Amino acid sequence: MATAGKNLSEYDKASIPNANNFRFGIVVSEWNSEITENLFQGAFDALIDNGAIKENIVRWNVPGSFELIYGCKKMQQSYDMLDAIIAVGNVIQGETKHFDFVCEGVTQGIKDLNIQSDIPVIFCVLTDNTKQQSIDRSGGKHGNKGSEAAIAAIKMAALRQQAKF
Ligand SMILES: Nc1c(NC[C@H](O)[C@H](O)[C@H](O)CO)[nH]c(=O)[nH]c1=O
Ligand SMILES: CC(=O)[C@@H](O)COP(=O)(O)O
Repeated sequence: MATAGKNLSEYDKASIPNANNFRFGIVVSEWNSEITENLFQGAFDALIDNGAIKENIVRWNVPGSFELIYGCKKMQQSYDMLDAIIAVGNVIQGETKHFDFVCEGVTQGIKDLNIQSDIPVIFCVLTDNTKQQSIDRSGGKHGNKGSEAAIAAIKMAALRQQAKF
């Protein structure tokens, strides 16, 4: 189902583990900050709404979405007690193919981090044709991708915890 058919902010709390024992990292791209700040807030609020403690959430900023790869890698290395990391970015199509290379690079880089490290990295990167599409998915008519990413982070943290035993 496309995003247009659902609200990214809606979730069933009864189906989500309590996050009170989990520690989260959030790496935020500064490119298109009017969008990424809304994505961050959506993620932060959803984590808190599901029991996370604000002192257990650490935030780093990076210049652009391509730097999310390095930022998340260093966060994995610096905070090995984290249960999940959320990579927050917004890439908007411009005049050239740069959009394609940034999106592909970030996608592959974050995929690699999930393979190479035991700390899951959640892909909260909007890759949109227009700014309006980004607005619609960062607290607009389609909800907030940050909320969706937070729920994924909680579920992956719980899966990782269960897998340890
Ligand atoms: N055009 C966008 C970028 N471009 C910048 C790259 O992410 C990167 O910071 C630069 O190439 C230096 O390595 N980044 C976004 O996050 N969003 C864009 O729309
Ligand atoms: C995704 C980008 O890097 C893009 O916004 C840059 O714009 P342009 O392709 O016009 O240089």
